[in-house]
Amino acid sequence: MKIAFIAHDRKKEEIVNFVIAYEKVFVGHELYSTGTTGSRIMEQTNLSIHRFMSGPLGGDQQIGALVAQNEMDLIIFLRDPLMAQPHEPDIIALLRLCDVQGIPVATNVATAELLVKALERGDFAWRELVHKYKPELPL
Ligand SMILES: O=C(CO)COP(=O)(O)O
Repeated sequence: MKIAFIAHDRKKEEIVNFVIAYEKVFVGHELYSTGTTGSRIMEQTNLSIHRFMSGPLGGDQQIGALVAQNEMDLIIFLRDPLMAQPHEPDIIALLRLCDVQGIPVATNVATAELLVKALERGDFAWRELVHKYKPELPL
């Protein structure tokens, strides 16, 4: 599965600890992240992650482009609900596209944990069907 990790600055420690806790689950998947989040996770785990640009410089939009094509299977995006972000429109756009495509997205660690347990159990198998039957140019 293609999984993306994104976290705002005051949530970086939380996402790093979360990924460390579930490293064994994530190791078999294709991992993506925004720039700084990915650096922080790779510093503290043995995971290999494809890093896009930093969020404020367009990283959310780069991940959004894959979401728009229904390529991403799971997004873990620990947002900071108590601090305004300069790139708020990009954040809203990414979450909107997740809803357009029906892609599982966790915006807090409690939901992230439930989704990772589902991933571990094989509950994401339906995503393979999505990829198999995805039209070339969806309307
Ligand atoms: O700003 C972000 C998401 O909106 C995260 O970006 P970084 O991972 O580069 O800090």
